[in-house]
Amino acid sequence: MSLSSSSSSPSQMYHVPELDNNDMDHVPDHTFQKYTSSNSTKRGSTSKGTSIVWFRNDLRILDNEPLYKAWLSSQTVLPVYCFDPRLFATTYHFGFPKTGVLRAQFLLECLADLRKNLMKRGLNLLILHGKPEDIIPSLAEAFGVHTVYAQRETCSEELNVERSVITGLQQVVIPCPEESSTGVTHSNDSPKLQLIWGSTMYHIDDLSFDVTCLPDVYTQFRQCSIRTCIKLPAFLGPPPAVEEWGCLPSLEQLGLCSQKVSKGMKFVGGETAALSRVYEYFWKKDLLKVYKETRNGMLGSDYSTKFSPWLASGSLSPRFIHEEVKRYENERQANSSTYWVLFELIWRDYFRFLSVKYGNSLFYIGGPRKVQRSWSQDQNLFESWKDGRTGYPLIDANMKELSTTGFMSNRGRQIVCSFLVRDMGIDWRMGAEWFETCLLDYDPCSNYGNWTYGSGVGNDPREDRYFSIPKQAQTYDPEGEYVAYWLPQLGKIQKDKRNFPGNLYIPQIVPLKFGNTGRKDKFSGARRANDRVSERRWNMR
Ligand SMILES: Cc1cc2nc3c(=O)[nH]c(=O)nc-3n(C[C@H](O)[C@H](O)[C@H](O)COP(=O)(O)OP(=O)(O)OC[C@H]3O[C@@H](n4cnc5c(N)ncnc54)[C@H](O)[C@@H]3O)c2cc1C
Repeated sequence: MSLSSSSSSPSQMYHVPELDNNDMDHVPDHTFQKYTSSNSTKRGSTSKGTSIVWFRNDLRILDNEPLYKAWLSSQTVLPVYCFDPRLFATTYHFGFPKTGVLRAQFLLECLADLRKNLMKRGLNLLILHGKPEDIIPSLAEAFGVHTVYAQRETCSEELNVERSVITGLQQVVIPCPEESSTGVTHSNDSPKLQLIWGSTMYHIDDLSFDVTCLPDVYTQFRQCSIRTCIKLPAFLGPPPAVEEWGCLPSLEQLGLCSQKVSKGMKFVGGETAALSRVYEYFWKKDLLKVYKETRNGMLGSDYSTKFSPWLASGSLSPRFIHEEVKRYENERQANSSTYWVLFELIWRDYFRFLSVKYGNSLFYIGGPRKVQRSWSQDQNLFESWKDGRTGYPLIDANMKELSTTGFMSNRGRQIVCSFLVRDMGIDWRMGAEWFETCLLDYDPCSNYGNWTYGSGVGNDPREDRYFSIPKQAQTYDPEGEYVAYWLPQLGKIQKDKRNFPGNLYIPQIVPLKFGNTGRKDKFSGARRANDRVSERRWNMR
């Protein structure tokens, strides 16, 4: 993974070393070997024909059950990825780009890495452009495929695609190979889509209750056994004869303009970089032992794991992280930090299961509880938030980080969410859709789950928290380092001995009506206090 920081002051305070190439090469190979089954002759005796692995948000080899099942049940495996144009269209309500340029770049890196790793195992990745419901059935027909394996998704857009693929496959008729070759009986069949659960640490089938009975309070959830990672054989080939495996598109072909990450953390997509990050965070830098104390940080690469972009694309298996935590506990130490990383991963599972329980209501303005509240959709206010020019250093710094890197800390996300919905009174879905555009780790369940919580319309009525911006700044950025890193113009003003923050920091937003939150007074109070905090901080320099 490469991490970069700007050369101009005050970026020195954000010094993050680059992971050297030896680590990049060594760690994954070692890990891959550990998770490679030595018994590669175990392919089922009933395996037949060709099967397709339709890669979606499971862009990895390690612990990939659809890939394993496809290999087990067929003579040849055809791995496919479809560049679905709908992923590069616009968001549902507010027309933002559905996939921002940084996540698109991350995705391209994931796919390049997946192809490389598949080739190491004797396969390849067929890359095609179009809707899966058009591509998958015609491939199934062309290759006489009996089964298409894919990871199961839970949200409506993905479920609609699954349904369309199933309908498309039903139109395809594949002659049954054994019977047609004997010529005795001839039966025809349509290829099946086999969807496999694989995105969470807890398997949905291992929950001790039906997912529709998921508790609405997170602390009442948890306690479930975790399956071990699936080992795949070293050799998965040979692939079927394919004339042209297809190229990765450029960003321009996806309708996007490339954007360099000029400062902050630069994430590299793909399983290789994901495994390197696990190695770096757990073993090389030994950061796992202090995770609980550092996890609320905002500045730098090391305060939290930063696993989320790889988890969201499926380049990293949560069960693999679980196994590494357990290994760490055996080989180094078990403490509240090792417990807490798994606790956070269970939050991620919880939001995924909630999406099954609550379906589309996760995306509705009233959320799962159908809360009646009026929201503003004021464009000026929203844009000041989105572009990081509200006048509140902590908010603006976080929003700048998001647009520059595609990442924001969990602390930052909670703060900017609270500010948008409670101080500005803006429709929470505008914030959620903007996050959908920008986040490298965008995942509908975690994103909309957290936004419904943050805006008080989530399933748990007790989760209705207001974040006081000055208090958050004092607690989590007491020296103003984070703000200074992302808003260096404040530092320049200080140097010019101009009156900070008065000149630049006249809040550019005009408070509208905050009747819906009932927090009008708090807002103006918060603004004054925030300015005072900033002033004090800057005078200290
Ligand atoms: C408004 C809002 C929107 C969010 N949108 C997303 C999103 O689209 N995708 C996403 O992965 N996370 C989302 N989160 C959750 C959380 O902010 C990120 O998962 C976390 O910041 C990622 O950094 P990390 O990997 O260093 O986390 P760590 O602190 O190292 O945690 C380890 C892992 O636990 C999981 N996790 C931690 N906190 C949460 C949480 N609150 N909800 C769900 N999973 C969690 C993540 O997979 C994370 O990688 C959102 C949070 C908020 C408040």
